[in-house]
Amino acid sequence: MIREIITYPDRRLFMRSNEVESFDSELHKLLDDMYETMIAKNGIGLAAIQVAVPLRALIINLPDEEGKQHKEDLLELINPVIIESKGTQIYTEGCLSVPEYYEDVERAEWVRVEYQDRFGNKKSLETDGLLAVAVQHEMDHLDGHLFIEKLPYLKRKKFEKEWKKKRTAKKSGVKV
Ligand SMILES: CC(=O)Oc1ccc(/C=C/C(=O)NCCc2ccccc2)cc1OC(C)=O
Ligand SMILES: [Co+2]
Repeated sequence: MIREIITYPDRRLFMRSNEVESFDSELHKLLDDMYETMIAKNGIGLAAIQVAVPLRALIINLPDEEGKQHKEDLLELINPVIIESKGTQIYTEGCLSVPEYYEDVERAEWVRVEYQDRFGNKKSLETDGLLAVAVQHEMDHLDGHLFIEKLPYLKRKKFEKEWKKKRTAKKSGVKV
C-alpha cells in the first residue's frame, strides 16, 4: 500500500536508522510498500525513514533511456556499507522528502557497496554515474542526512528563505 512520505523539517528525517535484523515477511511488505509509494510519487530512490520506518533499507529504480522505470531494474539495499569510493561528480538532486527543491550536490563518482538483499544474502555492487549518486543520496538518509545539508552556506540560506516563503504562503492559502 502507498504510505505517507514524511517531509522536511520532520525531526525523524534526522535520526540514524537501525540495522535490519530479521529478513521476514514484514520487511518484504515494507519494501513492497516503499516501491508502490516511490513509483506513485515519481521517485527514483527512497529510504525507509522517508515512510517513517527507521530501518537501514533503501530502494532505487532508475529510469531507462526513454525515462521509463522497469521493476526488473529495482535495487533493494539492506544494511548497505560503502567499502570504497573514488572521484567526484556534481548532480542536481531532488528528494521526495524535500519537495520542489533541487540543487547541485557533489558526491563520489564511483562507489563499491556491500549490502544484503531482502532474504539476507550478502551482495556487493560497484557503480558510477547516476546510480552512484542515488546510492550515496539514499544511504545518507540512513544516517539522518538530507542533501540540503551538503549545500554551500549561501545555497543553504537560499533554500531556507524559499522554504519559509512557501510555508507562510501555504499557511495564508496563497498559491505561490
Ligand atoms: C514537485 C516535486 O516534489 O517534484 C519531485 C521532486 C523529487 C522527486 C524525486 C526525487 C528522488 O527520487 N530522489 C532520489 C535521490 C536521487 C536524487 C538525484 C539523483 C538520483 C537519486 C520527484 C518529484 O516529483 C515529480 C513529479 O517530479
Ligand atoms: Co532523498
